[in-house]
Amino acid sequence: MSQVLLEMNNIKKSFGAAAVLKDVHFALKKGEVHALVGGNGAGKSTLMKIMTGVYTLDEGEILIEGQVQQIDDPMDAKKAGIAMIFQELSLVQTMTVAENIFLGEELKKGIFRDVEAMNRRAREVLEELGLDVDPTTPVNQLSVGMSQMIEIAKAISKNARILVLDEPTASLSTSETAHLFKIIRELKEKGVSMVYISHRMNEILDIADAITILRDGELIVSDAIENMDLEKIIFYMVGGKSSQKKFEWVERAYDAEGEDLLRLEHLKVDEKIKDISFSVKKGEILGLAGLMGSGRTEILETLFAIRTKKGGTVWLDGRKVDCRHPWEAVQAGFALVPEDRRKQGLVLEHSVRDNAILPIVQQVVKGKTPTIDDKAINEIVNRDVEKFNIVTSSINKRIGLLSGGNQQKVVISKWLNTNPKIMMLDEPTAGVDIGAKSEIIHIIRKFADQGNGVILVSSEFTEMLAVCDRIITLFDGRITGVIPRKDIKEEEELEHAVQESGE
Ligand SMILES: Nc1ncnc2c1ncn2[C@@H]1O[C@H](COP(=O)(O)OP(=O)(O)OP(=O)(O)O)[C@@H](O)[C@H]1O
Repeated sequence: MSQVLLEMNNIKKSFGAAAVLKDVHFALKKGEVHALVGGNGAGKSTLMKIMTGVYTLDEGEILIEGQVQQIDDPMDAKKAGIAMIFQELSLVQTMTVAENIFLGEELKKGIFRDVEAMNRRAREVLEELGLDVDPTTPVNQLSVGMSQMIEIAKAISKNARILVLDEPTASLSTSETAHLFKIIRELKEKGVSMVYISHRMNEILDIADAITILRDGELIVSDAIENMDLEKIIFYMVGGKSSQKKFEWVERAYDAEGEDLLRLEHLKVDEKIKDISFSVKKGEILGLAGLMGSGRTEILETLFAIRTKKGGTVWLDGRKVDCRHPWEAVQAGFALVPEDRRKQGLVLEHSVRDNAILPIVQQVVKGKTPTIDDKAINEIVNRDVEKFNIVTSSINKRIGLLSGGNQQKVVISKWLNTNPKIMMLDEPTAGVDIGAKSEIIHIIRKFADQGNGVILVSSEFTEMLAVCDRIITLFDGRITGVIPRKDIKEEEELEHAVQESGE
């Protein structure tokens, strides 16, 4: 039995009247990967923010190696060797890898920065982690996956012995995830302990040694991973509430030979994406599969007029459309659920209600001298909160205070209210819990069943295969294949199609 490194006992935390953590215990052993699991809003991030000194606890205690440890702010956590690897990466994009690793604690020779020594030491840390990257490379030239590993290298170079990884694979490709897992296993060997927050159950079963499950701020179970399986985890998470968990593919009835709802002809975005043509039928769910940088997001952003179309023609429902501004795109019948919900999808300082209503303000204006119909708004938003199971104490709560998954549900529901003809979703279920994931998939299907079209981008192939009728593979701005879903037998086939499409 390896020794317990950190313990959190009887942790209680409330925000106003809402008790978010109710007497929670958490114990992390040396050299283990401990999964922290629970539905959206269960209290996972709050518990970790207490551990990393972002929030202070109301009641309870934290012990490290059996000694009570006061963690009142992030500096205390850092001194205790605890580091959080952020989902939204905190590296300075214009600086080099080495400069980032030593940011704020530069090595000096006299009064000058010792660039050579920093590069040398950074190289050692990178080599130790098996990262094949030159320390003098500017961070903005790295992939998201590599940037995340640099964050880990940075923490390790500062002698962190506890790492908190919050949805670390949310924007990683399959091969980047494999690389991250390799590093996690190496760190374990070195005795580093890790808390792993994720909604991706297959990853948890693969990488974790132990698991703690929270539900509505309460500790439900904490056990070794070998005593768990998918069914049990889901049972503990949802508390026996029946909810459809499996997203199996169902062959949908739509006219594959029928009319095009959307047609792109020779779309040009930039030097990389020069000639993209495809169509979406009425009632069809089309997937765009490709590695990071293949152009998936750029195509969606161009259709939504966030990016300027440099050439080509777009037809929607028999009409040529040439949108210059996202509002024109909304009016034409496009909706986009963006990849980065915090920056692009929401106004974080505003309430759930105001965010939900933003794209449909015209619909809730009444009277000759236009006034906002508060009753109508409240009805719409309360209905969506219920329909999507959005955990919030009130529709007037600042949306930035909601858990990540619940924020995403607001983004999706608000766009559905615009009655779009084409719904474009970029990684729609990143950070969304398993219950809500199947709800979202159900909603996407229902939307398409009404004769609308969907374009889905997801790095989770399981999800793509569960939802799409047809999948287009992209590589480096080019379409490399169009595969009907029914022709794909195994997930690996899609993985290969995406990886090999560049060759
Ligand atoms: N600063 C805050 N003020 C008010 N409420 C908060 C604050 N931080 C978190 N909460 C609330 O606490 C609850 C738990 O949130 P938390 O972020 O810990 O959940 P989570 O388990 O990490 O969820 P997710 O999987 O969606 O990220 C949520 O209902 C959230 O709205």
